[in-house]
Formats: sequence, structure tokens, C-alpha cells
Amino acid sequence: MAQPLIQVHDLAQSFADRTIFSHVNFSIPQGAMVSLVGANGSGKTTLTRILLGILKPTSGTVQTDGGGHLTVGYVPQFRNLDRDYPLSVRSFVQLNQIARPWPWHTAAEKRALTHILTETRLTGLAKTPLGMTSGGEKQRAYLAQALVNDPRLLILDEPTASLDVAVKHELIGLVRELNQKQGLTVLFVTHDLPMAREYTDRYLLLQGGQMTTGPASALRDDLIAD
Ligand SMILES: Nc1ncnc2c1ncn2[C@@H]1O[C@H](COP(=O)(O)OP(=O)(O)OP(=O)(O)O)[C@@H](O)[C@H]1O
Repeated sequence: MAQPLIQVHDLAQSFADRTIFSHVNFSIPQGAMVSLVGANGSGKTTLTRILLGILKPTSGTVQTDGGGHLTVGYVPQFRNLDRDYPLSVRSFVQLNQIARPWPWHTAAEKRALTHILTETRLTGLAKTPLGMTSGGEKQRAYLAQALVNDPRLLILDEPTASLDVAVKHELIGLVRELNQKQGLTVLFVTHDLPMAREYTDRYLLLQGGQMTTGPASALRDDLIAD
């Protein structure tokens, strides 16, 4: 078993006097692709915010590999952008590189940008305004933006909601390829159990304030009752 990248001990979150979850324990091994599933309101976003470091849990700990800083890339749920959105695909991806006065980017950053545009199959669209691209291309641009800093963990937060079937398989298939070829560790938050079964190694299920885990192949459709 690979070393855990993240180890969560006895995590609990309450808002006012309402407990969202408690006694949550799990680890995410380096290089694994893990799904986080659960009904609406079960606490998936809340847990994700804790992992991103933007919400302090009520109790419990999140330890990262080596105890140090963990770089995380984040791909949000698909939302269409105005057709007038002015940035090119390339500039949009560059937004996640550290801004500094002209000349903005080092040679290494430019190489990283070219590399990630290739990996996400966006090279031919680099100069196209992002607002003019398709839904799948926009999500690939968000993916490229999340990955351009070479994060150790990629969190996909229901990234395929409202994308059509072929496009969602293309996106998650691409992420799975990066996971398998490059050892990228991925947390895929989704409502879509068939996608979780097909593309991830293990599942984390939040239900009734508790977490259970298992191999993704054991995810049954009746595990989640909305
Ligand atoms: N800051 C907050 N203050 C109070 N309640 C909150 C806060 N954030 C989330 N909640 C509540 O916590 C519960 C879990 O919400 P969360 O968004 O984490 O669920 P989820 O599993 O991501 O749901 P969905 O699948 O619908 O996105 C909800 O009942 C929500 O209203």
C-alpha cells in the first residue's frame, strides 16, 4: 500500500448545534484516485472545504504527507461562462501561475504552461477566447488551470454535473490517465455512482453523519438514498 498523502483522524464538523458528520477517519494513498460520494446535504462540500484548508474543522485532524504544506488543485462544478468572457484559454490557465510584474512568467513557468495545455489537449485552442469554447473544453481549461502548479492533490468537485455523457467520460477519462501515468492523487466528488465505479479505486461515502469506505467496485446504487 502506498504512503498516505492525507490522513484524517476523528474529524467532526458542526454548524451551531447541528452535527454534519463525526468520527470520520480515512486516508488517501499517494497516487490513488478516490471518489467522495453521498446524498445532497451529506457534507461532501464541507469535507472538501476542510481538505482545502478554508474551513477549520470542529474537531479532529488532517495530516499530510511529511506534515508539511500540501499543494491542492481544485476543479469546480461546470458553470457556463458568458460568450464575451475575454481571456484566451492560455491566459485563463496562466491565472493560476504566480503573478508578478512584467515579464510575468519564468521560462520554467512557460514550459509548465505548454506542457499542461498539451496534457489537457488544449494546445490548438490556446488562443481561443474561453467564452467561445464548448462545455467540455471549458472544464479541460479549469483542469489545466488546477494542474499548472503541479499540485500533489487534485480535487474535482462535481465537475461533470450538467455535462453530457460523452463529455463527462472524456474529462474523467483524461484525469484517470493523468492519475495512472503520472501518479497524480485525485479526489473525485460526485453524485454519479457509475462514474465513481468506473474511474476510481476506492470510495468514501458520507451518510447519516458517518463515513464508510471500500473498493469502488463495491459501490452499489442503493447505497445512496436521497
Ligand atoms: N457555513 C455553514 N453554516 C451552516 N450550515 C452549513 C454551512 N455549510 C454547510 N452547511 C450545511 O451542512 C450540510 C452539508 O452541506 P454540504 O454542502 O457540505 O453538503 P453536500 O454533500 O456537498 O451537498 P450537495 O451534494 O447538495 O452539494 C447542509 O445541510 C448545509 O446546509
